[in-house]
Amino acid sequence: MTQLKIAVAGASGRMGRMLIEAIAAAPDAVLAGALDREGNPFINSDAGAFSGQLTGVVIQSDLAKGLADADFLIDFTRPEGTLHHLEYCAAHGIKMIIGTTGFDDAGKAAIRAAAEKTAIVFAPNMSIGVNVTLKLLEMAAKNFSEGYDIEIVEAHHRHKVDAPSGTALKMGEVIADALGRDLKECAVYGREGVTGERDPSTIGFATVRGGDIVGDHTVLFAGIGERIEISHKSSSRVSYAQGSLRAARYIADKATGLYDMQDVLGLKA
Ligand SMILES: NC(=O)C1=CN([C@@H]2O[C@H](COP(=O)(O)OP(=O)(O)OC[C@H]3O[C@@H](n4cnc5c(N)ncnc54)[C@H](OP(=O)(O)O)[C@@H]3O)[C@@H](O)[C@H]2O)C=CC1
Ligand SMILES: O=C(O)C1=N[C@H](C(=O)O)C[C@H](O)C1
Repeated sequence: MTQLKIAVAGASGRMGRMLIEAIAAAPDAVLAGALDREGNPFINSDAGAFSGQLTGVVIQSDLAKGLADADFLIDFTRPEGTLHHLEYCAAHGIKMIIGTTGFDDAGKAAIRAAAEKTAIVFAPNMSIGVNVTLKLLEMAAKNFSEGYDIEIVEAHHRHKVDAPSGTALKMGEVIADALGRDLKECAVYGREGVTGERDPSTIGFATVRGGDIVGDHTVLFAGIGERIEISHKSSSRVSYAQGSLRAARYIADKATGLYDMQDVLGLKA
């Protein structure tokens, strides 16, 4: 069996550690590199030290060293980190699986441009559950287009730095597309003071941050006499790590192109 040679960026982070364990357990993958930024206290440590299972791969800040043996980079860091890695990967034909959230339009355009040089899977949520939920939302939105107010509520751990979550924004985009609306024009991010009555064409977002919540998302379609709630709750980051490995397998035979988890899971039909 050909092994997928995968490097992990943000190797000491919450997702980085989970990915390193998932790669160690996968029969068709091998950890081929580990990156963290300069100044990170874990540079030069073994990438598996967190789990007590040494990998023989040392966490590096130098991209040339950290990516020398890798065909794939799985990146769950921050937009500025991912964009730095992206440039190197595009130039060296290293395929990327990008889970980082919080990109602005320019960042997303840079990812699209890099996908002309290497294959990339870019998705704000790699779990199968969330991606199937996106399909349910598309169907629900088409049926609740009149008379139902749409609100998206997300909750995450206290360390999360971006809001709303990338998943909540994706849910908003999917719903807005299904309704023929533009999310940029109809999104309302939080409310305070005398807001006036709710505009029925809006999609509202609310954010909760606290403790160790892995990631909860609920979309509310609130009508008269009834309301429908579609929820997804993550209880472990393992589903994001397993989804990322599926994404790597999906682009293993692709030289270029931008894909998302709907492509990987065959949900686009
Ligand atoms: N798509 C999906 O399925 C999921 C996406 N995410 C997203 O992944 C990202 C990471 O989440 P999480 O693991 O919880 O975060 P953590 O803060 O735990 O880990 C981030 C890692 O990236 C490193 N890092 C931060 N900034 C840079 C930079 N500029 N250059 C290189 N490395 C950097 C950090 O190093 P240091 O400690 O030195 O700052 C750390 O090792 C977030 O954007 C999150 O929203 C999370 C879960 C699932
Ligand atoms: O930061 C996190 O933890 C998560 N981030 C992603 C997001 O912003 O949607 C995915 C998941 O919800 C966990």
